[in-house]
Amino acid sequence: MSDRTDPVTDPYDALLLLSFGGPEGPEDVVPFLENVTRGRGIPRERLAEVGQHYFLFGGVSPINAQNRELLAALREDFAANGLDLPVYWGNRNWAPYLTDTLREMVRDGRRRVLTLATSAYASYSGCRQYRENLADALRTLAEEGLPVPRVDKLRHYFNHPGFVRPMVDAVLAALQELPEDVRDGAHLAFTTHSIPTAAAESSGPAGGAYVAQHLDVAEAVAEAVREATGVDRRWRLVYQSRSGAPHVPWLEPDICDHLQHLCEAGAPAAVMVPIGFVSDHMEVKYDLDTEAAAKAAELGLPVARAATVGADPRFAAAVREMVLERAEAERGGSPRRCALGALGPSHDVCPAGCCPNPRGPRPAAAGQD
Ligand SMILES: CC1=C(CCC(=O)O)c2cc3nc(cc4[nH]c(cc5[nH]c(cc1n2)c(C)c5CCC(=O)O)c(CCC(=O)O)c4C)C(CCC(=O)O)=C3C
Ligand SMILES: [Fe+2]
Repeated sequence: MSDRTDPVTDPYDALLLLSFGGPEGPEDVVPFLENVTRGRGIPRERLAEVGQHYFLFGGVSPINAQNRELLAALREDFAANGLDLPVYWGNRNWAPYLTDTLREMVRDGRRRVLTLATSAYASYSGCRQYRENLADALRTLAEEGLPVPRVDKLRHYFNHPGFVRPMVDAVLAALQELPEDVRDGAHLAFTTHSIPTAAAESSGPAGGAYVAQHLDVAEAVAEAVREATGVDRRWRLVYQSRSGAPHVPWLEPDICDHLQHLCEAGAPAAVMVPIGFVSDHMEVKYDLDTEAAAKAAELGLPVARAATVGADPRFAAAVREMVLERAEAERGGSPRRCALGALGPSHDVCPAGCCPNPRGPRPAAAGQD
C-alpha cells in the first residue's frame, strides 16, 4: 500500500493512460466490435465492413502496441525527470479493461488518479464517452465494496507544443517522400474522424469546439511548415471513417472526395496529415494508408501520409508538464499552461453539460457533472 505522494505531483498518486482498445487477433474482432457498438444503432453492413478492415491486418489493431510504447515512453520520461508517479493503462473497449485496471490501482493503494485519454479534442466520442466509462468503472468498484478513487482528467492537449511540434516534423518528413517536382505544390489535407454534425455543433462548453480545435491545430501546423520550407501551401481540414446511418449528417468532405477534388482542381500532390489521431489506429492504417492511398493511386495523384505523434518523447514530456501543471493547480497555485494557436489552453475540468451524450444524460466522472 502506498499512502504518500511525491510533493511535485501531490495530490495525485497515479497516472492512468485511458485508451480505446483494439483486437489483438482474428477471434477478438467480433467481440470487440460488439463492445464498441452496443446500443449505438450502427448498421449491420457497416460493422461487417469494419470487421473486414481488421481481418485484412490479421485481426490486430495497431492501437495496443502504440499504447504499450506510449506507456514505456511515459515511464522513461518520468524516471529520467525524477517524477515518482506510477503509470497504469486501461481501455474502454478491450483488454486491459478500464475496470480491471482501476481495481488493480485501488489494490495498490492509489486514491487520487489523473487520467490521460488518448484523444486530444473535445466531442462526445472523444471526451464525455471516456468520462462515462470512468463513471461506470467507478460504480463497479463501489458495488464490489472496494475503495473508490477520485479521478480527474488532463485538459485537452490538441494545441500543446509537445503534440503539435511532432506533427510539424511529420509533415516535413512526408513532404520529403514526395517526388521533388511536386513537393512545393503539395496540398496539406489535415484529416480527423468524422462525427455527426449535431455532435460537432454541441461539442465543448460553448459548442463547435471539435471543428474549431482541429482548425486551430491545422493552422498552427501549416504555419510552422510554411516557416520551415519557405513555401505557402494550400490546406484544408477534411474527415474520414464516417459511420452511422446514411440519413444522419456527418462532417464532410471525406478525404477520398477531397483527393478527387484536388486532382480535378489540378493539384500536383497532397500530404495526408492525421491530426485527429494520437497514434496509428486502424482508421490510419486502413482508411488512409489503404483506402485513401488506393484512391490517390487510381487518380494518379502522388500522396504521402504524415506520421502520428505516437510515443514521441516530446509528447511524453508534454504529458509530464501537464501533470505537474494540473497538480499545482489542484494545490491552489496558478501554473503556466503551454498552448500554441489562437484558442489558448483548454479548461482543466469539463463544465456541466459539455459535449452532451446524444442519447441523453448518463453519469460521467472527472467533470462538473
Ligand atoms: C471522434 C472519434 C474518435 C477519435 C477520438 C478517440 O480516439 O477516441 C474515434 C476513435 C476510435 N474509433 C475506433 C473504432 C471504432 N469507432 C467506431 C464508431 C464511431 N467512432 C466515432 C468517433 C470517434 N472514434 C463515432 C461517432 C462512431 C459511431 C458510433 C458511436 O457513436 O460510438 C466503430 C464502430 C464501427 C464503425 O462504425 O466504424 C469502431 C470499430 C478506434 C479504435 C481503432 C483501432 O482499433 O485502431 C478509435 C481509436
Ligand atoms: Fe471511432
